[in-house]
Amino acid sequence: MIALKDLLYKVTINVVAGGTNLNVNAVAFDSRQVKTNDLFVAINGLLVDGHKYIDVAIENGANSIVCEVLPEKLIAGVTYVEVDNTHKALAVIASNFYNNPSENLRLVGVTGTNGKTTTASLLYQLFKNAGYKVGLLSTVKIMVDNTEYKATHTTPDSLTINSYLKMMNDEGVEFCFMEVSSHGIHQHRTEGLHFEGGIFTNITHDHLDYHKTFAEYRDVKKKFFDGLSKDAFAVVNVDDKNGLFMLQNTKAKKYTYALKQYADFKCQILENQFSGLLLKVNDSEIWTRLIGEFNAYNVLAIYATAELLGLEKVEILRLISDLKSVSGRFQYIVSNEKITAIVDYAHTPDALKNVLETINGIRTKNEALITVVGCGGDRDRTKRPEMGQIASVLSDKVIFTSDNPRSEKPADILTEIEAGVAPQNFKKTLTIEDRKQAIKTACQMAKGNDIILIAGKGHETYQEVNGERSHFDDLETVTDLLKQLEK
Ligand SMILES: CC(=O)N[C@H]1[C@@H](OP(=O)(O)OP(=O)(O)OC[C@H]2O[C@@H](n3ccc(=O)[nH]c3=O)[C@H](O)[C@@H]2O)O[C@H](CO)[C@@H](O)[C@@H]1O[C@H](C)C(=O)N[C@@H](C)C(=O)N[C@H](CCC(=O)O)C(=O)O
Ligand SMILES: Nc1ncnc2c1ncn2[C@@H]1O[C@H](COP(=O)(O)OP(=O)(O)OP(=O)(O)O)[C@@H](O)[C@H]1O
Ligand SMILES: N[C@H](CCC[C@H](N)C(=O)O)C(=O)O
Ligand SMILES: [Mg+2]
Repeated sequence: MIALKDLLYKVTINVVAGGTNLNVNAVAFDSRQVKTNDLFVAINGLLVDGHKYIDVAIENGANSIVCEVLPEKLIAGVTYVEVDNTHKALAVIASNFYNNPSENLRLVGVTGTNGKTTTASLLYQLFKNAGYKVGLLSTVKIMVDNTEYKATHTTPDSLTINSYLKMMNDEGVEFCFMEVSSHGIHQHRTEGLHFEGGIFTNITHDHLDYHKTFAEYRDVKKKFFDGLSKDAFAVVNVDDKNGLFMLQNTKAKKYTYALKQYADFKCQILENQFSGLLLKVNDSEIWTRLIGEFNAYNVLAIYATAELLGLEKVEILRLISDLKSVSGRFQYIVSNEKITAIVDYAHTPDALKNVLETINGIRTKNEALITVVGCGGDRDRTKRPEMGQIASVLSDKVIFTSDNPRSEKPADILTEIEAGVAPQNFKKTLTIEDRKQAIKTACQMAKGNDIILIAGKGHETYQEVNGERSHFDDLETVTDLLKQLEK
């Protein structure tokens, strides 16, 4: 139980109708979750307007409502609070409800198109190995020190975030690393959180279905840095041409990292092989099992963050050399016939290009590179032909297939991917809608020493078709198929 007036602390309020001394049991933004004496926050969403459900929430027991427009008829005994933006209000209320847990944590947010999960998960691993209690909010999973919870979003809603941060407080967690997605920033899911640091990895083409233009997508990412306090640090990749843009209006202490130009944290790739990377970071050499130039950026971001959080340089170097790859990010197996199968979460044009260029940079070219890839349904359509083009240029053979078609017809998505393939590459590509069949065909085509890249789903353990998720795991599928084909 918490008094409504305490929940509303720091919320910018326009009008209050009713008393604010009443006690609230819990906070909900979905009328279906409301119970007796709860506060319901009405959110104008993308599909429906939560204001329509204010009456249902009251029927379910809500004693208080936060909304953007007061209903015409107010019900006696219920307190109504009008604010300009209920997304923002919800975030502040959620933090108050859980006793502002982010203030008791050393919280670092990672934003960017690619590399958020990798960077946040590796920072979690590094600080765990350094002996601290650590939290993680990521696309793959949520960790409250050693306890794992299922993730539903990259950046969950503000109530969920704060509930996990509170659990971290209760568990004595000191450091927490979280992914901050552009949807999360735009929907104010991270508003009001007390961040000690922010990391910008890069920004390339994605989510233009949601943000409409690249400039809008970029401005949303910048808002995260605009919101950091003067005690925080902001560390950005300045090889990305929008890196410095992120720092334009931040009050935080500014740091840069780069491979290709002057920066506070610099890195040079000395060796880049399937077994890992040998890097020179500032003046020290680091060996890591992570693969590819893009992971040199991730390692550098991790190094910079660990140093800014106060770890000793020598210790950071030792800890980095112990890091293991993140689930579904360049995970690979080698069959008895010496076929290498790589599973990677590359689901954007830039990520796909990076992964293929990494493989091409390392392999001998005496073997074939066979790529299996698709694009998600109900997501940015403009990336489809781009990914079709990249896959067909940078591989010897490509099989286009389904990747969570959601409510779309798989064949339509595939046609849009195929549209990006130039005529001279037609003979390299084929299309097999069923993902298992596509992977099976790649395994049948592969001979000893060949490389199969299965891109797009990484750690995911499902295929989503028409709102139904059935079990599907790329690594498990390819492992089984390669074994079966050996018999
Ligand atoms: C497109 C999008 O981001 N949608 C998110 C949004 O939903 P919405 O705006 O559509 O909500 P809505 O259905 O219109 O409902 C509006 C309000 O009415 C309420 N309602 C609705 C029905 C009812 O009977 N009663 C009621 O009170 C709802 O609870 C809600 O508060 O707010 C919801 C609550 O926070 C999110 O769960 C939902 O995420 C959906 C499931 C989703 O798929 N999001 C993806 C795109 C996403 O957020 N992805 C990013 C990662 C992207 C990346 O970087 O790769 C992420 O951070 O996960
Ligand atoms: N720093 C990087 N720069 C470019 N590409 C990267 C980088 N790190 C990883 N990738 C590629 O992008 C894919 C996704 O990486 P990761 O899951 O870390 O990104 P993310 O930002 O968390 O993605 P999402 O937005 O879906 O949560 C990886 O599988 C890899 O192919
Ligand atoms: N967070 C990303 C993940 C995409 C992964 C891909 N497998 C797909 O389903 O499109 C999104 O929701 O756009
Ligand atoms: Mg992620």
